[in-house]
Amino acid sequence: METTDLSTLPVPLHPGLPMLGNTLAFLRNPLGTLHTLQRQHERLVHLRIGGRHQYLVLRPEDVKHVIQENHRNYGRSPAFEILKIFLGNGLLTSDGDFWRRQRRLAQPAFHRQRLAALTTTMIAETANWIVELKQQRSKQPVNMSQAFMDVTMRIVCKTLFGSDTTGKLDGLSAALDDLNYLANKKMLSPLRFPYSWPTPDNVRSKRARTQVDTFIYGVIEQRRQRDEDKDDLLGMLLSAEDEDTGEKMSDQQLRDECVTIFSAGHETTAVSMAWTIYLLSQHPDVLMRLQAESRTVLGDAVTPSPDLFRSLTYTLQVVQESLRLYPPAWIMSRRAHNPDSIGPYTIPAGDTALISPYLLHRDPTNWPNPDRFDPDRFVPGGPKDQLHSYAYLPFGGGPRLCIGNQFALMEMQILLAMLVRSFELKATPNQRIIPKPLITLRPNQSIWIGLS
Ligand code: HEM
Repeated sequence: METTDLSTLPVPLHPGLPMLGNTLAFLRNPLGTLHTLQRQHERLVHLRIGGRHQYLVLRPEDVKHVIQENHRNYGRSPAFEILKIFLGNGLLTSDGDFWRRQRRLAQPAFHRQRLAALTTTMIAETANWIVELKQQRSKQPVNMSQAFMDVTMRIVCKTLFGSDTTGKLDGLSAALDDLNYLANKKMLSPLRFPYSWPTPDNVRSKRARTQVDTFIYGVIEQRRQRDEDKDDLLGMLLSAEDEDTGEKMSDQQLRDECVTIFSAGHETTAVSMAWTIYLLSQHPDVLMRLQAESRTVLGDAVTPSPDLFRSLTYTLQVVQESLRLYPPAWIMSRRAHNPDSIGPYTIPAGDTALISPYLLHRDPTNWPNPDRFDPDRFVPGGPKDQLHSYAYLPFGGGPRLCIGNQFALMEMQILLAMLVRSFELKATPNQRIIPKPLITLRPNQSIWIGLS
């Protein structure tokens, strides 16, 4: 009797154009193309994008296999090489043993107990921001996309560098913003001039880089000279020590991790907040429940005690549901070092596995009425808890799970609860907002909201 080697079944190939494969479909309408792939394929689909073979993984259990169970077989995809020019060799861009060591060193800075100190900074910065919003308050709607970019920028700078930003925050923010913007632009552009060429963007990004580096190296030097031990993220990274070797991070590594934390943590959180406030403006019933919770739990104190935020259960559900519908990291990629079996199929060595949190979060087999905004999906013990753990992964999973996930959830709860406690929100009529998938999943235009 003949036997079939199941692991050699060809992965279904999605039809595309000669030479270009599926590149144009992805460039023109990435989210629509993802939905089509989900409707037409079951487990794995072979795509040809940008001259590369890429395999979209559709089932949560297979996603778990790629990013957790067999994670050692996968590395960063080539796109991360571009980010390295700007971020250096930090947690986001590095791989292998170097990444493992850095992750071990950085992890304690994000532990729950350490988060408490950072939470105090988040609350204080949010309180200042609310005062400013109140001063600006007029009959005109406020550009909340910009407002969230501003406040998350201040929060990330203050939690990283603490009081060392005093008097320097504006210049540092502008330089970091420039560096991040130009890195993203280069990642998305089909036309990439070498970094050594003096194009206007290259000149601008080098200037921003010099400014950022001068600031960070200056703070590191000062802290080392004075033997200062501070409670901010940089302080925690400075004192981090390898358990086995006693080694600490070099100045260069510290710089790379600071810029990485800024880049990975700033825009993702700001964009998620913009989506959340947009969803609330469209769902007054949810907004009312949220306001009731924040007013009851937080009371009137200008800077509520950090412990109170842990009782904001409905606020957390709203944040989780918003991250389900609009996960900023809408697609992730991994490059296979060796061939990998996924059920009866094989992902060949050197090719890329694609994972789309956006698609997994809207899979109708797991999420009834997937496009509906319903925070009760996340009620403890409710529908979400019955699903496969990889059916919901706004922060990724496995060993490369977002290191800032607790930080981000806490920051979003603080911003949201303190905002809705202080204002009535009014949607701007006829704003048709749709997702625009760039490096993060942004709203296609700024979200304007009336605050009264
Ligand atoms: C809503 C906000 C955020 C979202 C949705 C998000 C999402 C993610 C995702 C999906 C990954 C994994 C990428 C992959 O596996 O390829 C990741 C990694 C990472 N995130 Fe976040 N993130 C957020 C906020 C933050 C914050 C606030 C920080 C820091 C304060 C941060 C720092 C990082 C770092 C350093 C990594 C790389 C970790 C590693 O590979 O070891 N993120 N993030």
